[in-house]
Amino acid sequence: MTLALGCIADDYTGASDLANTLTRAGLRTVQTIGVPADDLALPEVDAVVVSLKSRSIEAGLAVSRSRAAEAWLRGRGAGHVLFKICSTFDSTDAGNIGPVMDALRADCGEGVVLVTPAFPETGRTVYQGNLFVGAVPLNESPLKDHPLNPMRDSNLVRVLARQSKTQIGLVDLATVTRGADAVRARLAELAGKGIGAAIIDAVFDRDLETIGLVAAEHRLSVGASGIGLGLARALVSTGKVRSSAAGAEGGAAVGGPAACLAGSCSQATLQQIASAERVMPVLHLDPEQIVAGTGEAQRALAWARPRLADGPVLIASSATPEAVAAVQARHGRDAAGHAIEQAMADIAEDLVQAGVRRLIVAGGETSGAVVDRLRIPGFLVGVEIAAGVPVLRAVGAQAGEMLLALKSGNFGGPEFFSDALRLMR
Ligand SMILES: Nc1ncnc2c1ncn2[C@@H]1O[C@H](COP(=O)(O)OP(=O)(O)O)[C@@H](O)[C@H]1O
Ligand SMILES: O=C(O)[C@@H](O)C(=O)COP(=O)(O)O
Repeated sequence: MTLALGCIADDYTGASDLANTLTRAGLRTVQTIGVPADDLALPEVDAVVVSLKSRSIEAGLAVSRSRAAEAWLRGRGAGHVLFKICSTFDSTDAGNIGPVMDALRADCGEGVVLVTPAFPETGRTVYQGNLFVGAVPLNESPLKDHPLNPMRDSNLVRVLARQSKTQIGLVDLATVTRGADAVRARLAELAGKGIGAAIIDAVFDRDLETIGLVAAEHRLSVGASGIGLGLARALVSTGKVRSSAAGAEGGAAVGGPAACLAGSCSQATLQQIASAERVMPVLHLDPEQIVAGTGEAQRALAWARPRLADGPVLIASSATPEAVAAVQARHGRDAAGHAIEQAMADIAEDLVQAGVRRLIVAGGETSGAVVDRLRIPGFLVGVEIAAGVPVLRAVGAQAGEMLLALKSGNFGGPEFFSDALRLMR
């Protein structure tokens, strides 16, 4: 297998979002959980997305795991590696976007790394280095209240400069609009000033196509699904990859009971849970009981088991920003988040033992904890449920045939859970 594109994603939902984008753009793509073991049977593919759970861990660990993934991808022929980050640039001043980018840049000898979280299909655009989420700047969007990485500065040149050892430049929209040669000239100018990375503006997919053409000539880029789209289209248009039909693997039904788990506290997920209350039984977990370790996961399973035969159920820890802040004030941000993620993993494990083979998980960190616990080594990409969220078919799972959907907190329409269940048969 010689890869046309290697990708390292800093969380599992982000990885499935990118794998979905690459697949729809014609690249045969597989999503692996961590660096694949030698005995994992992978199909012949154009791109591999190695999923890490490295967004919110200590920066040194994120760097070492990303480096190992990069070495594996380069070893399979990947000339270009995309480090997939969140389209809302989820990170803190400690990292992990800057430290990982710096390390990968040093490893591959890149000059100026192109960086953009733009993903216009989901309303993420970048102008003059400022990230917009829909109509508002990042720092006015619901991301300002994210439980783990509240985003309070929309100027990404500033945000990345606080995390990186290199100077950060800007390639503005006027330059991108003039085309690939103008971008190349701007990068040469930045390189001449000793700048090692540049936020590049993008508002429309055509901007990302220009960016993809230039990025594909480099060894490394950093961004969300939008730059993935640009790279994939560049690989196809330059004849490096022959376009394949998308998502054939979504086909065969697995049947069996279905369940949904929500650990995301994003506005979109809260709305989706409210809609689900009208069509399926919903259990709201008590975070205090989880943190206290008083058997909340067992209580959830006792609630779910007798209901599974009648149709899907939803179990949620999700809460409003005020309620999340109160739990965090009492127990600490990381301790609360970790305890709730592990409770979700306990519940997922028990649900699968109870026969669940179709599982929808809302939240990136939550999905990471669940997929790790289920020991699923990889996924094939099926049909698209909503922008950035495909049906995933587990490869090599201990439980056998399984369909999953890993939903980024902010993605999907109000009826997401019903939409997903309709496509996961
Ligand atoms: N009620 C709650 N109180 C505090 N933290 C919570 C609560 N419910 C979930 N969390 C934590 O919030 C974080 C949500 O992150 P994540 O799953 O990545 O969602 P998103 O995709 O929206 O970022 C997780 O660490 C989760 O355990
Ligand atoms: O790029 C995106 O927005 C997503 O792919 C993603 O990474 C979202 O992360 P979570 O909201 O933590 O799932």
